[in-house]
Amino acid sequence: MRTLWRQARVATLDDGPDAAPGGWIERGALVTDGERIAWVGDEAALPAGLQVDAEHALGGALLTPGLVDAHTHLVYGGHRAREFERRLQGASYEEIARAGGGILSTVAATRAADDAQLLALAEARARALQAEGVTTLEIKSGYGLSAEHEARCLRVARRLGERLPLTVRTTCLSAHALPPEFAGRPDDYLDAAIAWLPALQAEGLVDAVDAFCERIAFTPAQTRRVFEAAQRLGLPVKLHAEQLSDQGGAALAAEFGALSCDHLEHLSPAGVAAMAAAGTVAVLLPGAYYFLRETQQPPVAALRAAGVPIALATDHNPGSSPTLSPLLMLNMACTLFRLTPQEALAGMTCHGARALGLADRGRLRAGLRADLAVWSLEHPSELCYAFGQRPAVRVVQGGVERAP
Ligand SMILES: N=CN[C@@H](CCC(=O)O)C(=O)O
Ligand SMILES: [Zn+2]
Repeated sequence: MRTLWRQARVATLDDGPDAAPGGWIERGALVTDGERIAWVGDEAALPAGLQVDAEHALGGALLTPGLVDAHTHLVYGGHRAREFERRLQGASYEEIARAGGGILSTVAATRAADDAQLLALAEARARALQAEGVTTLEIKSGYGLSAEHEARCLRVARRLGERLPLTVRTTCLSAHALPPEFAGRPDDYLDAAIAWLPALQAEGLVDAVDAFCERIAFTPAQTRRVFEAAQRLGLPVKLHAEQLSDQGGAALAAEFGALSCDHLEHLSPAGVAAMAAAGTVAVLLPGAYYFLRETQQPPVAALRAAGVPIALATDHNPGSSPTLSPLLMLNMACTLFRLTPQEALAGMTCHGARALGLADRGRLRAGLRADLAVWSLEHPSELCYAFGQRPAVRVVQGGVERAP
């Protein structure tokens, strides 16, 4: 099935040798052939005699790659609105975590929810993301924290990928927090989590392994053990790094060739250099920065100067970023972190894809996956400029238009 999309303003995000200047085609067209993009360019240059099965005239609408949300914790039970109130009254995220609340309160609610409840909750969240143009979604475990409950959460994530027109990438984040049954015994817990990882992998539930390296979670030495276990299984790693303090986690992750380091508000110059050398993507999470009322900014200028690709994601989770709006994250990345609109859009397309190890998407180029978003807008900067507005969007996933 060949489909022609014409009368489009196209942001290709392509920087390859044949790319349009600035990745921008004012009067563009794109042809899909099955799951792939067959052609993209100026409409006036469409190949003569092109035969297509369907044609859509877009009337000047903006065509971009489908959005990639490369960091979410979408599968969980309960919510943390009361914790939000406590933080507003002065308690810090760290204090709440140390007192056994925070992530562990979501672990309790997640363990108490049955599979159908978890699936229904996660599906509604995934549909909301899709309604803002998301076609690829990463989902982490980390609210189960036992062999049984981590597997349940990852199976729900996999089922979402089967039920919805979304690519779902799953990340095992068993090293997210210390479950109460292992209180005071973090290394024993990691022994257990490392021991259940092969079975999760064998069931096809793990695309990558993540950890939370922080004062309230796991030390760099403990994180190293998790990474060594992933490496033995041939699984790529990612890290929640330098969110609340500089633990040197980013440099450690870079040593293991990490796909990405995420958060990074407290990233040091040495961490930046290590990520640049390893080709590790920086995933910035403005929702968590905003919602935790963080004041330390991630070192955007240093990341830029070092050539570290910068991705953006929602970090959807009930504690630090209960948002389902990737477009709000684009706006916040510009207003709070001073990314340019072009950088922000690249952050949720090509660089987001790279943070997931996916080289087949995130740009509009012949041969790549036909994951597209068609916006009722004229220019990419409008995606970043308005907030809370939900522009109309048509979503194409693998060459097929899907109702968001
Ligand atoms: N920082 C650790 N993990 C999540 C928050 C988890 C939670 O508070 O439930 C994050 O990415 O922000
Ligand atoms: Zn996270």
